Amino acid sequence: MSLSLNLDTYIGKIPNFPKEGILFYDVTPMLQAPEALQFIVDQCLITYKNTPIDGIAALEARGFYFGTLIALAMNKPFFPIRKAGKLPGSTIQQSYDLEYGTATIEMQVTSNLQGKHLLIVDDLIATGGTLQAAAQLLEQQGAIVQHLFGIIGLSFLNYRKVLQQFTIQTLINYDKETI
Ligand SMILES: O=P(O)(O)OC[C@H]1O[C@H](OP(=O)(O)OP(=O)(O)O)[C@H](O)[C@@H]1O
Ligand SMILES: Nc1ncnc2[nH]cnc12
Repeated sequence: MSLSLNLDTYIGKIPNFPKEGILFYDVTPMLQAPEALQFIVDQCLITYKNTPIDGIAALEARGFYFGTLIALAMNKPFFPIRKAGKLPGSTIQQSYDLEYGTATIEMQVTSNLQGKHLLIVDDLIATGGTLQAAAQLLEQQGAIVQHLFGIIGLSFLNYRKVLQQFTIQTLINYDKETI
């Protein structure tokens, strides 16, 4: 297991992206630092060591950076949730609001989720709208969603209120906009 790491040093802070007035927290430096990826995966394994988890779901695009690594490390199946219009076959959709716009996500219809405990992984939790929509899609297909894992939490955008029925773990939290 890796030692403690200051994740803040692996997060870029980009003002006015993708829109004027938004401070964008960029995880790209983490992707180029294997010790940061290893730390994240290890922390996730430690967090859910005694929690029944049957599969991992993650969100396009940045959730995929971490979700598949975590699924492999946990030896569990991975369920992609994508922006609308990208997945073949029969799909279900959910629309939601973001800090900087609106979006629609979708996933393939599957019978594999019935009664399964799914952990949802994303890079960052801001308003909580994305994870709420993702949980709705999984629950619609019979999955049980209790646990949400984000690398970064922006608690000043109040995601805990929107996601109050879930147990949320983040590895680094910002309680105010921080450059
Ligand atoms: O908590 P919320 O307010 O819903 O925001 C968090 C979401 O916003 C970002 O994704 P984005 O939709 O920008 O897509 P991307 O991963 O494709 O860049 C981020 O990766 C989370 O999925
Ligand atoms: N400020 C932010 N930085 C990066 N990703 C985000 N997703 C939602 N808000 C974000």
